[in-house]
Amino acid sequence: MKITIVGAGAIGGILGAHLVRAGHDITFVEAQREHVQAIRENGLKVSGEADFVVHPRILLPEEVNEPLETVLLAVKARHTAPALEPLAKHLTPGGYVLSLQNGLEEYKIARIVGEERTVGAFLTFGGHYVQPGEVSFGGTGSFCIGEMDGRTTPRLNELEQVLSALQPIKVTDNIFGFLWGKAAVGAVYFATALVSEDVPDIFDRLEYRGVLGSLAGEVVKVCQAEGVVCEVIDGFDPKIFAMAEPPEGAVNACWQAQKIYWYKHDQRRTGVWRDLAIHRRPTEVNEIVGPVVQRAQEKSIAVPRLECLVRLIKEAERGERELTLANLDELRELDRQLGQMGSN
Ligand SMILES: NC(=O)C1=CN([C@@H]2O[C@H](COP(=O)(O)OP(=O)(O)OC[C@H]3O[C@@H](n4cnc5c(N)ncnc54)[C@H](OP(=O)(O)O)[C@@H]3O)[C@@H](O)[C@H]2O)C=CC1
Ligand SMILES: CC(C)(CO)C(=O)C(=O)O
Repeated sequence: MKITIVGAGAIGGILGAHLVRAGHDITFVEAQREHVQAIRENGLKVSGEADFVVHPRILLPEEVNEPLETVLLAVKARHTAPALEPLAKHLTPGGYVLSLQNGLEEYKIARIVGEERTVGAFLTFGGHYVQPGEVSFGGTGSFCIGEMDGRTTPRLNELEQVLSALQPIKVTDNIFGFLWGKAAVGAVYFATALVSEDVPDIFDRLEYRGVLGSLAGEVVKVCQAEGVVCEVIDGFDPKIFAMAEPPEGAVNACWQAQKIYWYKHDQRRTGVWRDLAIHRRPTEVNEIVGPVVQRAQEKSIAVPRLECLVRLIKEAERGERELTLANLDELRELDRQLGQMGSN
């Protein structure tokens, strides 16, 4: 299988480096020139939970002029269309694009290359870009791949074999259930990114768990209205938070599962927080939370907490908000008022 990985940052770099090490035919396409130059000169280093260097083939986007068979898309969701549109003409008739992104990017990709040439993935292994030529592997997590229509196809079985060079992976008939589940967890993560504290420490502040759960619950209500069965993410079942009276034991089990997940990883902050606090660049809020709010509006489902979250994140992106607990207090106050009005 000839694989092209578009985006050699955290996810593309970590997965791709493991595939190169396992002997697969990998070419990276990466837009950041310093990163490309460093990889050409010294190789791609994976640090953190791994420690090795590979010397892969890497191209700038404008250098791509060859047939593309299997494309793994690992750019931020903001860059899906600009990254994929120029490459689409090179995709072979039997070629396809596997999205390694958060959000519901599969729909966008399908509009560019066709639904039959689009495959989805859900993943919670992670890491971050460190410097040109280096990515840090934060640790393993869940990893599922699936066709948009839920079929099990030979290409999924082939991908499963190849991608298991990184970590165990499963084929699912409900990839959108996982992507919506990740969007629900994602809403929680976006809220935690409004505070410069480690995620598990925020989860330990019990007074904020109510509003964090309510955010996940709003995502699930939209997911259910779309007819999708939301999946459990690393032991966190977002569906619990859409219930009128969530059982306390199940709620506690969800937060416990999240804490176990975060303590297994050497990084304790989200990519969203890194975008806001370190890179000072826009997050993926428009692509991860935005489509949920838009679908809610189309279906007249009230998602006031998600709308407030989007506003707070955008204000933080513009530098109008410090990343402090005051932001979570604002969300919590809204949650309290909505609760008093009986509007869960
Ligand atoms: N990091 C994580 O732990 C996790 C990430 N994800 C998801 O994975 C996806 C990728 O995230 P992540 O790996 O963290 O992102 P990174 O920013 O680390 O990597 C993306 C890379 O793609 C490059 N890029 C941008 N535009 C193009 C283009 N047109 N062609 C080729 N390369 C391009 C970026 O360059 P530049 O920086 O110059 O823009 C960057 O080097 C996101 O959707 C994220 O939500 C999911 C689970 C966990
Ligand atoms: C919030 C989300 C879903 C998107 O970046 C994430 O996975 C992270 O930041 O760690």
